[in-house]
Amino acid sequence: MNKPIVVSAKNLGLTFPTGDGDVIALSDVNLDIAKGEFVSFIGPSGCGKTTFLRTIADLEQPTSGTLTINGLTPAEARQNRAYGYVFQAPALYPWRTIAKNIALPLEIMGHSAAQQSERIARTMELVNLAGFEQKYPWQLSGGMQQRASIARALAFDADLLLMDEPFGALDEIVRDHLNSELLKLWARTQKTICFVTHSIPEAVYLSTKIVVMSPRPGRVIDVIDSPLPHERPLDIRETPEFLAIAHRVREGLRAGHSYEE
Ligand SMILES: Nc1ncnc2c1ncn2[C@@H]1O[C@H](COP(=O)(O)OP(=O)(O)OP(=O)(O)O)[C@@H](O)[C@H]1O
Repeated sequence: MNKPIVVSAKNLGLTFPTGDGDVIALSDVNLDIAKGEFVSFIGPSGCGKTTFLRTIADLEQPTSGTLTINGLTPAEARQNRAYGYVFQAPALYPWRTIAKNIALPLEIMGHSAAQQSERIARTMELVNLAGFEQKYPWQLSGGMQQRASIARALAFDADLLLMDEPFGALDEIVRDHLNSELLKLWARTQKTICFVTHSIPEAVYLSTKIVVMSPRPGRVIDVIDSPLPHERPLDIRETPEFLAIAHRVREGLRAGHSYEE
């Protein structure tokens, strides 16, 4: 049975008019993301990865083509709270405890205090931060702060999670740990995840589908459906199957790279 399509881009284009002329951030992007997939977007700086996520989130408007989320326009999906968004930096309010940070969007949406506590407890548990509810962000490590940001994005319990390089600023050991935690969380929650990264091993380790992009204009140059099993111990990264996918991603990035600069 085919899984329903959550995100569908057809001939999607987005051009930013600037003082120096038009910047084509996305050009002719065609992509379907099915329910429950873990999709990574990889490519050099400026290839439109963030713009694509922001367009899904209705923070940017396409200039051509169509984009739907669960069959709805991005604006309708936004009203339906169809997704949670995790930014590059943790973006937690320093004057609020972790629990209060997670509660903020729920407060704004008018959830009752009881609903808020229940969601806070559940999401803190999901990201392995139970017990840290009353701490302030500065009392937590960078990795824990990023987990708290993920908890906040999960609090709405949306089926779609948009993650823009959430672990880019963390050291490799912490990142490895959070990668395997994220896979477990994905398996437990069955969410659809769109994940932006610059790291080939991270993209291959996490994804069921890898979207390789190239800049100027931002285009999709390869879409790789991963043959790796869903259960992935960290040492899967040393297997020939893993290295073969990493090789294909690297080749795609090399082919799309411009050496003009
Ligand atoms: N608001 C804007 N106005 C003008 N140009 C923009 C705007 N936002 C993004 N761009 C340009 O669009 C292109 C794509 O940017 P985007 O941030 O999506 O790239 P990216 O692949 O996410 O890069 P990075 O890996 O550095 O985050 C870049 O050339 C960028 O300079």
